[in-house]
Amino acid sequence: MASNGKVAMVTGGGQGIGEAISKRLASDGFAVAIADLNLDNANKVASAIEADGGKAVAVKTDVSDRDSVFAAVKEASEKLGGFDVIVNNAGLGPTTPIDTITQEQFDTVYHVNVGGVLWGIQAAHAKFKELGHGGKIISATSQAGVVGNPNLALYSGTKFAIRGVTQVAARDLAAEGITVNAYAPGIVKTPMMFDIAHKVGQNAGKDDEWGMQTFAKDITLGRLSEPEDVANGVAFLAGPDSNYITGQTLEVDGGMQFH
Ligand SMILES: NC(=O)C1=CN([C@@H]2O[C@H](COP(=O)(O)OP(=O)(O)OC[C@H]3O[C@@H](n4cnc5c(N)ncnc54)[C@H](O)[C@@H]3O)[C@@H](O)[C@H]2O)C=CC1
Ligand SMILES: CC(=O)C(C)=O
Repeated sequence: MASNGKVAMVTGGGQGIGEAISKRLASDGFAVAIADLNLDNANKVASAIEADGGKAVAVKTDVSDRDSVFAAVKEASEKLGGFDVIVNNAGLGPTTPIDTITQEQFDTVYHVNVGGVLWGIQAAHAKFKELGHGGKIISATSQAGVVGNPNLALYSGTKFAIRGVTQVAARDLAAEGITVNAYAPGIVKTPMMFDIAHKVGQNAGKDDEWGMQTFAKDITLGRLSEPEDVANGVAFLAGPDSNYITGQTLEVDGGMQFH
């Protein structure tokens, strides 16, 4: 893999969509820091990238903790020799019918999903300033952050919030050569989505596959998303072809919003 001289950090890079993004950015020439709460998984992804000829490090990070995110950015830039792109991908997606949401769930999910993006923006901005250049900030929202999804009240709220924070940060940081965008996956075959589908299936007395296909029926392109479909969109947002795009949400959902 030929280096492009740039460094990217992907939160939640240890599995699912984040794993696919980490591997795709590495194949595009980025040195990649895989920042995840699960260090074992992050190490596995980093090792796979290195075995393929790329450059990667695993960094244990809790995105809900501001200090942890700042420490991860510091470690990534020191070990990989720079810092150009952050992908705030880590998120939690519990199924929460509106009347069942607890105080504890609210605190956890907002701290990880919204806090994680906010701390990622702050830490990347501070590092870009220190290094004296701009950069790219990219965050995971969701199809459920564009249109409200049944039984995902808590999750949907956080994903709408991420689009709001993205639009504000794009305006606040533009003068420093920083672009800020989001990506909205649809129904992606990852552990998070199988967990959601399992509950949908159980509630209807059916199996996980039925739950997954229930979500899939609204996909214009007629198939569920692979994590790599989302990684392709993020690669565009991380690369030079998106230099004149900021404050946007790229919907990588097979056409769910206009169905
Ligand atoms: N799977 C799907 O269909 C969709 C997913 N998304 C979003 O894409 C992103 C990735 O989703 P998936 O790959 O499906 O999730 P996943 O649950 O399969 O993987 C999430 C990763 O984030 C890590 N993580 C969780 N909490 C963390 C924390 N506090 N600090 C650091 N790392 C943490 C986990 O260890 C795991 O490696 C999430 O933000 C999710 O909301 C959006 C739309 C659809
Ligand atoms: C997990 C997710 O983002 C959904 C179902 O839209």
